[in-house]
Amino acid sequence: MRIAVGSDHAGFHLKEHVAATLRAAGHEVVDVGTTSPDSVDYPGFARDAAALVARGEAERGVLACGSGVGVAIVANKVGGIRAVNAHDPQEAEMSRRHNDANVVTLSGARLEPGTADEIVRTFLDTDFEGGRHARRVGQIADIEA
Ligand SMILES: O=P(O)(O)OC[C@H]1O[C@@H](O)[C@H](O)[C@@H]1O
Repeated sequence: MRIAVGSDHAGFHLKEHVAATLRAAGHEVVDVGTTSPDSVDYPGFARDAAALVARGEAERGVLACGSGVGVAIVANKVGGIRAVNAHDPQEAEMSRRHNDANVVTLSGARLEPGTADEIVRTFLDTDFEGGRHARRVGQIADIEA
């Protein structure tokens, strides 16, 4: 799978870890930055990664900041993006099964690297259930339009 990743300084180390795990698993990673732990502002990085997903240039996105909240807010402002700030694999699973989420966001301050790997693996491996959930996702798209 082609995965867009991005972070600010507070998510940098977790983003680097997750990107390495994804590459080791055979995924293609498109890293929009940041490239160091130096302080930066998260909105541009979150926008750039989300835009790759929205344009179909990446199948999914993984974003990290201190809390995971800032990057989620930004990603959800990009048309076609359904981003979830996941704290555990169960949230990642349900966001895929019911919401067809296409971006997962992570807390660099609170998540252990192994937990983040589990969240991302679950996010990538879980299919959307469709059915009544497709109707609801369609209504989200209508609101967005
Ligand atoms: O490191 P500072 O700038 O204090 O805080 C940045 C973090 O605070 C929140 O907005 C975001 O999670 C962002 O990553």
